[in-house]
Amino acid sequence: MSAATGSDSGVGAALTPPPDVASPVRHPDAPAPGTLLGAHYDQCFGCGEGQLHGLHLEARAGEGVTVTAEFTVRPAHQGAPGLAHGGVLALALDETLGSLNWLLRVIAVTGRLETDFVRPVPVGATLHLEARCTGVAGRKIYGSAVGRIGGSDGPVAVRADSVFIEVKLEHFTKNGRPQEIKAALADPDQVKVARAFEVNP
Ligand SMILES: CCCCC/C=C\C/C=C\C/C=C\C/C=C\CCCC(=O)SCCNC(=O)CCNC(=O)[C@H](O)C(C)(C)COP(=O)(O)OP(=O)(O)OC[C@H]1O[C@@H](n2cnc3c(N)ncnc32)[C@H](O)[C@@H]1OP(=O)(O)O
Repeated sequence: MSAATGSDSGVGAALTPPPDVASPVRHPDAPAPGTLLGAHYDQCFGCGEGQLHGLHLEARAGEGVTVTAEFTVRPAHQGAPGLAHGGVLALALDETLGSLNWLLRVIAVTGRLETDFVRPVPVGATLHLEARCTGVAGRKIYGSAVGRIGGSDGPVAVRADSVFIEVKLEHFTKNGRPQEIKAALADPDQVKVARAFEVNP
């Protein structure tokens, strides 16, 4: 058992899909290409409207199992003077990759995220992100994402590979702080999101 992780689960697992990986399948009820996906949780630091300094990332469904997203770097997101913090950029990639859940109609959490920081991203710049699911193996969902600056065909500033792990709704209800879980379950909009994933809270 690793002291750093508390578990050996998945540690050292490659980000490259195994040979028996299946092609991702777009769920028949997935939002149509071009549809704005909206926040999965109002208090999410990546996409929630309720987080003052959050990224307010807006993701749209693409073709197949792909999404596009935009995020404009604000002064609250700095790591060095006038530049976005790397952790914030990793979050933008993570959130975009997580939005693939909407197209698969599966609830999954990030297990592993490997990020390349290719170019500095200044405050005021808009990061144009694109994520695609590259395969599914059991509960493991593989993905890749890039973020470009200066437009959706601009130079790559960041990129990432990820493995998300499918979980049940209980992952949140059992592990989350009770007061937020209670509030989420009492919020009809949140219940609607959970229903979209065909789970019954
Ligand atoms: C009321 C609340 C409502 C909530 C909302 C409802 C619906 C909305 C849901 C989704 C919304 C849509 C979009 C979401 C957008 C963005 C999301 C942001 C994503 C995040 O920001 S999320 C936070 C960070 N994230 C975590 O907080 C995870 C902490 N962690 C754990 O909770 C466990 O660690 C877990 C569950 C990951 C695994 O635990 P486990 O016991 O279930 O899994 P187990 O060990 O059985 O492994 C099964 C197979 O996965 C492989 N595997 C396991 N771990 C791996 C790893 N790390 N890397 C590579 N592979 C790994 C194994 O190797 C094995 O593979 P194999 O099958 O081949 O053996």
